[in-house]
Amino acid sequence: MNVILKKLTPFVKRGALFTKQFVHRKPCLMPKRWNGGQIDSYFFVDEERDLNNPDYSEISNEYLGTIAKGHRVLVIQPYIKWGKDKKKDTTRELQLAEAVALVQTLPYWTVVEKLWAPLLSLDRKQFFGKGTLTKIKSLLDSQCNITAVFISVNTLKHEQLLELQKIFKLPVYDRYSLVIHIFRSHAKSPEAKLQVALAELPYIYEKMSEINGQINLLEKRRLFLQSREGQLRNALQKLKTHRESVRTKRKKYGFATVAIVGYTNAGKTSLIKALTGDKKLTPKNYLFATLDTTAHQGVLPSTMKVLYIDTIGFIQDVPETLIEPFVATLEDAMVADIIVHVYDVSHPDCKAQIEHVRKTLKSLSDANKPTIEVANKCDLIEPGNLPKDALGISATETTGIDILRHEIERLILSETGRSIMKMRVESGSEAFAWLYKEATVISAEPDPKNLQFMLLNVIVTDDLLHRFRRFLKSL
Ligand SMILES: Nc1nc2c(ncn2[C@@H]2O[C@H](COP(=O)(O)OP(=O)(O)OP(=O)(O)O)[C@@H](O)[C@H]2O)c(=O)[nH]1
Ligand SMILES: [Mg+2]
Repeated sequence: MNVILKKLTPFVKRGALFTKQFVHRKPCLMPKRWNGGQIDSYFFVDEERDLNNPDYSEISNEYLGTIAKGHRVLVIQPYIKWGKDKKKDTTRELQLAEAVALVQTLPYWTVVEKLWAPLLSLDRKQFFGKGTLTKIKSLLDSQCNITAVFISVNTLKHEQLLELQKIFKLPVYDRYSLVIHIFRSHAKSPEAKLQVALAELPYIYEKMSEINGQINLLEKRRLFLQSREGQLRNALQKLKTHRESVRTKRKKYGFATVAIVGYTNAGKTSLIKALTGDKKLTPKNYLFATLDTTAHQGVLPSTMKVLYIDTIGFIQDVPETLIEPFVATLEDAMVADIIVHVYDVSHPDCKAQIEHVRKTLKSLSDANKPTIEVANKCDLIEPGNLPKDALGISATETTGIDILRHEIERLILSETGRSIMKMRVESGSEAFAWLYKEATVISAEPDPKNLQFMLLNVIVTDDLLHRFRRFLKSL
């Protein structure tokens, strides 16, 4: 993933913010059922029709499988016993636990059985060795209520997928196809839906490229998919251009921004809820609950307003092409003034998750973006185990939230060249009106020595002070 992200860095840096306040709705262009997301945007009917194209559904059902109305699943976590492909920073138990959590994220999918399967290589036609295949088959025979098999590996080759489906007589999913189904069921905004639609294509292209024969059909399909990809990219570009204009407006209003990033399910949305008190936010206990980048207004201790940006969570072991379309939404994180990296301190795989997020963030931005590390879910660990190098909080119990707000404010002030300045101006004067219009006045009280004057606490930047002096000279 990091290689792809590096390639995309210049694109990411151009960045844009997509905030609720400043987007002009065009309700006449947006069918009602698109209107449920938290993030406002505009979307054209044509693009919706393209997304739900029946010709595409036929192709995607063939290669990605369908979500059906639920499945009872056998989860298999393959593991390489030795050699360079053996995973070092996690354990097979933790990998299997994450695979189970992925399946349980889909509505009406339940895990009936789970097992590890040793592998020597990922390239065998039947993927598993003979002994393992026999074991799986006898398990499927004895547990006849299993309706699908999930093999927790990045992607299976098309040949392997067909072979295993033939042997098991059941639909088989790999991590790519499963995560696509999760994305599809969680995507709410038009932008997220377009990104998911785009993320599906590399998987289908790859599968098609592995098929021999049927040249005419494959060529026809390839052309169709290429044209679909072009349409999706155009539609996304329209949204991006719009987001850029939104970002310009945000700059004009001078809000500082804080991106909340972290591993999926770490508690990012819960933290924003705690920081803003926004009751409409509904954190959910499943992976990839948030796919849309949304901005939420909060207030810091000095009464300075700030925008918190919620982002898609990171996850290990998914192919780069799956995440690539979502990198655009991380643009918002990269242009924020500071980053809050939140992790689930109670998770057994916490260390590997932290490292994965840090590595990904590093590849997204060259400069070292000022970052606050936050250890969430402290209510679930023993007080003696609190980390020393991060701020311990509980987003759901709102412990440590006030300290975090102070820390965010301190970092924003130092990183953005803002400072809080006390000013004495005549009440109702032009200077008084100018400050209220152009700057952020965080408190005001009459001067006890002369009640005609006010003492204002104002958030200023060098630029603002310069403009204020020029204004005073012009009076
Ligand atoms: N006990 C406890 N649970 C928490 C805390 N913070 C979040 N949770 C729970 O963790 C689950 C995930 O929370 P979210 O806020 O949705 O996590 P997220 O990082 O936004 O997840 P994605 O959007 O899926 O990447 C929810 O069930 C929350 O209630 C906490 O401090 N303590
Ligand atoms: Mg979330």
